[in-house]
Amino acid sequence: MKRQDYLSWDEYFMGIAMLSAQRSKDPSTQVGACIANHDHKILSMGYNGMPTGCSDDEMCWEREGEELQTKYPYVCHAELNAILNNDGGSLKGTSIYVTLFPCNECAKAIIQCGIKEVVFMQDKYADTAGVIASKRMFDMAGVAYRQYIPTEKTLTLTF
Ligand SMILES: Nc1nc(=O)n([C@H]2C[C@H](O)[C@@H](COP(=O)(O)O)O2)cc1CO
Ligand SMILES: [Zn+2]
Repeated sequence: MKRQDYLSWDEYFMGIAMLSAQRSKDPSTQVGACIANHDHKILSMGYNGMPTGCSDDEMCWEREGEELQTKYPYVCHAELNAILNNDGGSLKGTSIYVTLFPCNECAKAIIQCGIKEVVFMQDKYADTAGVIASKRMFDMAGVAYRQYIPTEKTLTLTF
């Protein structure tokens, strides 16, 4: 009889997003994203970090203070990185698994590259204008979004 406790597709793709988030240097919020197509093939992944060539050690990771001394104008979001990390092929009709609901800027990129479904884990910024705008655009553009349903399965990775 086959193994019963294997990962479901949702667990697998969200698990990859969660693992990707562990690469983030952001001290407060680590976000991961994984893009998969209808054939259950993973096309790309990403996490929030500074643009290539902008040193993680030299950039600021602050949340508050003078704007140019915070991370916000510089950091590249997990979803945008996943879209940009994709190696050339089309993302039309794919699903993006994200550990945090996309902001309005990433929502625009998600829509424009033809991603059709967003599966998210947390939605801690649901009350912000950015996320409200994201949902408004997803609704208008026909991008479905659903919250990942936790299965309480625990996986221990020993590196
Ligand atoms: N969907 C998202 N994807 C992301 O990659 N991010 C990144 C940008 C920052 O590096 C961090 C949020 O920092 P904070 O404001 O929670 O300290 O997460 C943020 C959001 C929220 O919209
Ligand atoms: Zn974003």
